[in-house]
Amino acid sequence: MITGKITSLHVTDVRFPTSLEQHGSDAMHTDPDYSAAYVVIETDVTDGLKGHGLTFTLGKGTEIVVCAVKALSGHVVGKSLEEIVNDFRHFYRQLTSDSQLRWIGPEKGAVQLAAAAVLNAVWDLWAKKEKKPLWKLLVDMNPQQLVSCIDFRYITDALTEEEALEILQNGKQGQTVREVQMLKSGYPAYTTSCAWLGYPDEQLKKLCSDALKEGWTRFKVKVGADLKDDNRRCELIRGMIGSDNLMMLDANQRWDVNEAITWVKELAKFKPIWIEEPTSPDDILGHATISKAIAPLNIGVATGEQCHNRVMFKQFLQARALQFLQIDSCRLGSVNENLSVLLMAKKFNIPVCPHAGGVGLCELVQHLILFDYISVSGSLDNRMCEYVDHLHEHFKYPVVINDAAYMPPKDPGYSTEMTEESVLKYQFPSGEVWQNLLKESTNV
Ligand SMILES: C[C@H](O)[C@@H](O)[C@@H](O)[C@H](O)C(=O)O
Ligand SMILES: [Mg+2]
Repeated sequence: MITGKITSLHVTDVRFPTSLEQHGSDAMHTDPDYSAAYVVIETDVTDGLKGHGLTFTLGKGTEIVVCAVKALSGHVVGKSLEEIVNDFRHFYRQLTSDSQLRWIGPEKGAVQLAAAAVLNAVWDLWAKKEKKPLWKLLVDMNPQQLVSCIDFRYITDALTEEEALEILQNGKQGQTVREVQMLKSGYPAYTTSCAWLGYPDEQLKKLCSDALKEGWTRFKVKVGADLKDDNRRCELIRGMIGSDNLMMLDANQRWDVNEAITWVKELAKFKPIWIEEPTSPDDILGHATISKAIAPLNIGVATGEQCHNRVMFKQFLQARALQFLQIDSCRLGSVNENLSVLLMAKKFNIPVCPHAGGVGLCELVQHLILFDYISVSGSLDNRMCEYVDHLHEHFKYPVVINDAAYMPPKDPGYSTEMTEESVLKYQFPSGEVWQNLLKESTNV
């Protein structure tokens, strides 16, 4: 049992050179090196239990988030896990409202990503201490405990604590049946791996045909840079997957509002079910305008991977500006803030389809969406979780996909732990992989 204190917090800049092969490329992020600010917290207990956490970043951005994690570490080191989780709401607020650091947030940008990395490590530690996978820790918690982890500041006009409790109490009905169902069949997933923007057509065809053989039925395609290319790529993918399988489009914030409407109308013939991030992630009313304009085409708006806090999500919901809500395990303030968004989505009756991929996002978010199904939404209608087939080999407890579904993790923790070998090899700039790449670039 952990009775001792958290004695240290260590953060590492871990980067993967994914941009070399255009993995992860989209209309705005043309050279993404999938990276993580990777946090390890240690305790003074004799069994050496540690908590691991991360937030997802791209290349250079990592060093800024690493600095922010260091700036937050004083809030964690010296506290005991019990002290934190017994008043988690207070701890969440302390971390996200540091009265100097909040000036460069508040609850957004690099400081919020850093808070997520730290909190993810705390949740991992807690779940490991309870010897449960994180989703199961959440499922087994009572409604009062869950609600005590949430900071309701700024959202009570949309969701009160009493309403949250009621939703969670109702969610207890049928929970065991849903848990058994998930353990047997898993949570439905879609793939983004086939159609990154920088992939040539031959690669799209090969990946798409492999994915179909593996049983995938839902495919996301990157669009937004060039309409002619989008038409060709969508035609190719729709042709291969047939009319019964689902297609989603992702523009990664490329367009202005009216441009988005025109462009989506043009691509509507390929029958996508959603357009993701059509415009600036901060333009809530713009998303509402787009939603209204494309609703007659049976296309919804999806967004969330860059929605930085619960207040933004509240407004998206209030303004009916999204039809698919994409939580992110590392953009929002960890499990605590994600809980509040899952509950608001339930109240507004909007399906949650999490953002994943990157490095570690699939490992983390599977826990949240399993909890959502088992204990909050109780529904799989219009719901699926993103999957991207990259970098799982660097994790100690990688995701398990079976027949295009996430199988519930069984190992204790939040699946956040990376292998020591990978951290050493990919840390920037001293890791072997980066030393070799840097040498190559100076030899050119
Ligand atoms: C830079 C990244 O790969 C993004 O393109 C990616 O997160 C994407 O938007 C997604 O929905 O998976
Ligand atoms: Mg996206």
